Amino acid sequence: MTTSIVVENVSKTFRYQSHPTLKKVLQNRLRGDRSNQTFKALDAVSFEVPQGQSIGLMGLNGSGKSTLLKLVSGVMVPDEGQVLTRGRISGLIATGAGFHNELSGRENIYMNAAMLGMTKDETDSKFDDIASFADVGRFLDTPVGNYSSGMFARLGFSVAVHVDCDIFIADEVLAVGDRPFKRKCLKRMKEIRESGITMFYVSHSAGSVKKMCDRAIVLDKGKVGFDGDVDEAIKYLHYDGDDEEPDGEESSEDERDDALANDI
Ligand SMILES: Nc1ncnc2c1ncn2[C@@H]1O[C@H](COP(=O)(O)OP(=O)(O)OP(=O)(O)O)[C@@H](O)[C@H]1O
Repeated sequence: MTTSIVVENVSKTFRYQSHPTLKKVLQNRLRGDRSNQTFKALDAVSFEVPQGQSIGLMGLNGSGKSTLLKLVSGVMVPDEGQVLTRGRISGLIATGAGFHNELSGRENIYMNAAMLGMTKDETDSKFDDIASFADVGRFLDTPVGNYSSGMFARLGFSVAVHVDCDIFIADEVLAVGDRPFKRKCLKRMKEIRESGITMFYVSHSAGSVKKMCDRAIVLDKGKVGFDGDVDEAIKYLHYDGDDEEPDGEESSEDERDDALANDI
């Protein structure tokens, strides 16, 4: 089977964006202590994904999911290790990333599509489908700076799902948009999955990961805590050794998303 993604011993370190007092900075320098200025958002992460597999990426807030997706999509480079991908990548990583507020929805569709590797002819032929999926109505020809956050998300997602790609990345698509739009997104992602495209799907909704994915990777403070069966991953997240399960409790919003995924 062809390998689609290789993530090999990848680490990413960030600097705390704090504003310490001059006294604190001098104290740290005198002690030669730089450890509290940086932290590893990803720490020696390794895995491989065969073409066509659908991976659910799970983990608590701040565990490194979005950072990992940025490395896979090439938006960011790792400090250590390497990420190899095969083919064209599309998806929604940061809602509205690359949109220009002063340009209309129509102009941004062309701009965004070009950024995702589509030619003008390709975009021309898919334009009606993209506009109809986004369903922003008469706002298509108004500047996106005046869009609501949901409308922004619709436009970005709509372009992303119409790109012919080999790897599709979806970060928290259920976090934006209203229920009819979420339903439409899940349906479209199911089609993408069934068409043999490799999918990386981040969600806090266990039900939707169950529905959409063949395998789950759980990040735990920047490390791979679990990699394997989706049900086992959900158990890992819910029962991490404590008797209580504060981390695993799903919000009612996540539960509604689970129910929505089950309808698709
Ligand atoms: N550009 C950056 N500069 C500094 N710190 C960053 C940067 N990007 C992410 N981080 C930090 O890295 C850690 C991992 O963030 P990331 O967004 O990858 O987590 P996540 O698992 O996607 O979280 P969530 O579920 O809340 O979306 C967090 O502590 C975050 O504050």
